[in-house]
Amino acid sequence: MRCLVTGGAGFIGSHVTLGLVEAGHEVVVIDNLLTGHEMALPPNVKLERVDLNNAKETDRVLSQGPWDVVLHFAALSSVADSIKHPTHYLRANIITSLNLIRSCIRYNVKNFVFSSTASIFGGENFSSIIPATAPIRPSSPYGESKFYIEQVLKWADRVYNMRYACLRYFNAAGADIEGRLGEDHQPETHLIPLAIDALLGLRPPLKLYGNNYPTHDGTCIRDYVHVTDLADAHIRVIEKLKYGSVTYNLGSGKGFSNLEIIREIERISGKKLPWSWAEPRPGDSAFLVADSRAFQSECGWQPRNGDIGVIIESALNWRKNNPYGYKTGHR
Ligand SMILES: NC(=O)c1ccc[n+]([C@@H]2O[C@H](COP(=O)([O-])OP(=O)(O)OC[C@H]3O[C@@H](n4cnc5c(N)ncnc54)[C@H](O)[C@@H]3O)[C@@H](O)[C@H]2O)c1
Ligand SMILES: O=c1ccn([C@@H]2O[C@H](COP(=O)(O)OP(=O)(O)O[C@H]3O[C@H](CO)[C@H](O)[C@H](O)[C@H]3O)[C@@H](O)[C@H]2O)c(=O)[nH]1
Repeated sequence: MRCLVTGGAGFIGSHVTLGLVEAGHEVVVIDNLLTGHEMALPPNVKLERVDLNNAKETDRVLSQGPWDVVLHFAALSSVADSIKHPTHYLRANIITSLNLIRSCIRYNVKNFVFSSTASIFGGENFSSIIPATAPIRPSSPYGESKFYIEQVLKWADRVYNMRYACLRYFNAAGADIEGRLGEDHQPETHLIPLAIDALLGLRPPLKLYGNNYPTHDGTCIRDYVHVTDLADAHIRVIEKLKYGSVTYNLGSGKGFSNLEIIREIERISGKKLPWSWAEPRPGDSAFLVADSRAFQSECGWQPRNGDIGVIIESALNWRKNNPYGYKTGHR
């Protein structure tokens, strides 16, 4: 297949790009390198350094088709940041996606895979695993922007027959098991990489946001899914698109509280992790755990690295070997 991957230099996009290349597909990446790294791309992947806000440039890349599938990862993706800057976030995620979808329609793309999110569910009203059919109640402008694009894709299918897969990931984490890729966000906002950096003395002690949520230990519960399992999920869902558009929730189905993550990191490393309590972070949902059974049975997906120990160990190994992230080089 010829695949166009937006945000392919980012954390999830780079792992999916590697998976596609290893499966024998040709990949071109669109990325403006806002949070991504050229070093994260395999050597035989062409990078189009384009900002998706630029409709003309986006059109130029799409015109280099035919494309068998477009996978769209590029976005701004911090829940808390989106509450601080709602119009900026809504504008950035919606305009870029609309530019891309319009170009896809213009150049007759028939298969589109979209990175949606658990954040569309809010999470205040759940205490058990969340299926894709659960009520949509975004708790942040970020979640709202993603749900809006899900609706745009529904109309692109109805009017132009562009099939789509909306994959609503829960919390992506971990790193390539062979240590070739990892998570390197500037700034970093995610719990596991920040906790690992605190453990390794690369950052100040971790701040744990909130201890009064309606959960068993008062801290938020999340479902961590290994980034390589997500890569496998994307390759499987492309096959599924032959039969029509789909929307799935994607996670491991197991929830871990923030305190449990700290304990796991301490158990695996055998070291004490320095941390302290801090005020709750605006926009955070108490409970987000996926019911991915529909995806598992319909696409034959089984998380191979789903164990939280494997997720943390792979992230820890990558950071130990790359304390400065991609600055130390790869490609
Ligand atoms: N990380 C998670 O846990 C998680 C969970 C659910 C959904 N998602 C979604 O998955 C996708 C990937 O997330 P990630 O963690 O890999 O993020 P990331 O920040 O690592 O990757 C995003 C990539 O998109 C690029 N990009 C951003 N804006 C762009 C623009 N205007 N034009 C071109 N390129 C642009 C960035 O440079 C970066 O390489 C996002 O859409 C995110 O909302 C992530
Ligand atoms: O320094 C930190 C960082 C995070 N947390 C807590 O750890 C939990 C997880 O936070 P992350 O920032 O790691 O992840 P989020 O759940 O906020 O968001 C992630 O997963 C979502 C889906 O669940 C989104 O799609 C989003 O893009 C992605 O960043 C939250 O309770 C957060 O408050 C801390 O206590 N301290």
